[in-house]
Amino acid sequence: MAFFSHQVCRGFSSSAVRNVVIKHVTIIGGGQMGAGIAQVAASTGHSVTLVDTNEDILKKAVKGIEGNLKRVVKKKFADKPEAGEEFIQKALQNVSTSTDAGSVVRDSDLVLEAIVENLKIKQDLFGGLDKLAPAHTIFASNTSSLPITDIASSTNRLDRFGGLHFFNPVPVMKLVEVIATSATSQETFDSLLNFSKKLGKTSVSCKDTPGFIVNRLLLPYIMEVIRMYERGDGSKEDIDIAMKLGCGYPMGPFELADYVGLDTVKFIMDGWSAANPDNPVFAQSELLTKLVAEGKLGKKTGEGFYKYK
Ligand SMILES: CCCCCCCCCCCCCC(=O)CC(=O)SCCNC(=O)CCNC(=O)[C@H](O)C(C)(C)COP(=O)(O)OP(=O)(O)OC[C@H]1O[C@@H](n2cnc3c(N)ncnc32)[C@H](O)[C@@H]1OP(=O)(O)O
Ligand SMILES: NC(=O)C1=CN([C@@H]2O[C@H](COP(=O)(O)OP(=O)(O)OC[C@H]3O[C@@H](n4cnc5c(N)ncnc54)[C@H](O)[C@@H]3O)[C@@H](O)[C@H]2O)C=CC1
Repeated sequence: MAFFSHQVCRGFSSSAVRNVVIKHVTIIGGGQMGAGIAQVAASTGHSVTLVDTNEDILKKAVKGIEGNLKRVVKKKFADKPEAGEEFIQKALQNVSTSTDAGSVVRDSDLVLEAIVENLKIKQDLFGGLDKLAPAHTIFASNTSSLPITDIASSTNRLDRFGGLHFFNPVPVMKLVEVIATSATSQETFDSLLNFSKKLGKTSVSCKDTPGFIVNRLLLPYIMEVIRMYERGDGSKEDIDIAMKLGCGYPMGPFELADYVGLDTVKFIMDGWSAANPDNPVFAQSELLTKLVAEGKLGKKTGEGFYKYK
């Protein structure tokens, strides 16, 4: 079954290709994923520049990072509060912010994008940065569902472009999917694997296939959940309880959707249904469309399927 049309990419060799040791990272998008990745990268000794469209978002992101570092320290340095405080300060010193990606990528070994799940916006971003970043700089996307090949096609560094797919919440979830397109060089792939290891994550190698590993399996489950609810076969509360207590999942599907963000869930589902218009498994959800149109995007806006204080 074809989920997305994948562009076939021709690799090109570049004199810049080598094994890059990633020290300085530019992370574009200071939302829940970008801020989480910045937190983990900074606390593992990387120098991080976090980029977003305005100062208010960046201030909120840094405040969130500080709060989440405190949660980490509470556990990791339970008996050593001074060492814990030092850990927080060191990590925060490793983070700087900017609203001008073009000016900061010049010093980056890795530019990792975690902006809105929209192919055109991601392509525009990388297409512009490709002209400004040094030759050795690796580009990577944290996309949940878009083909890395299609995002990379806006650049001239197909060999130095891969996927790094983190899981939410980044400081807690141990997995990173490392994605190679048919054009990603072995050196780039190895650099991304090494970087994931330095972050303390376990990585799995993925091909650039729809949904990689986790979301390819998660999405059909989610699609069926929506239809079950829309048919009235179970309340959202009962479905959530059933999946938590029946399968041992930490969150039920509706809680998870609110946590991920309903706008992101909708972007993903739109992509899957557009690529599979005749397959009822991927049909659009009226309920999801309505909630997103009303600005009820989940936990981040205070209301989604559930209300948050
Ligand atoms: C109509 C239905 C539609 C459904 C759609 C569903 C959407 C799916 C589409 C996929 C979209 C794309 C997403 C993607 O690409 C990939 C993903 O990321 S999928 C999501 C993966 N994540 C999960 O599945 C999360 C599952 N949940 C959990 O693991 C836990 O519930 C969670 C850790 C989030 C919270 O745990 P809980 O016990 O409930 O709460 P606590 O607050 O006590 O936290 C526990 C523990 O963890 C620490 N902690 C939590 N958050 C952070 C943080 N941000 N930073 C640091 N530390 C954190 C907290 O301090 C606690 O530590 P203790 O020492 O145990 O006190
Ligand atoms: N939410 C989740 O659970 C997961 C999301 N992802 C992926 O990560 C990416 C980001 O998702 P979230 O962090 O949840 O989204 P979010 O909505 O929390 O954050 C996105 C951020 O990007 C910023 N942004 C948008 N366009 C920009 C641009 N051109 N330049 C700079 N900043 C820009 C926005 O202002 C916002 O702060 C998406 O591709 C998503 O599919 C991947 C794994 C899990």
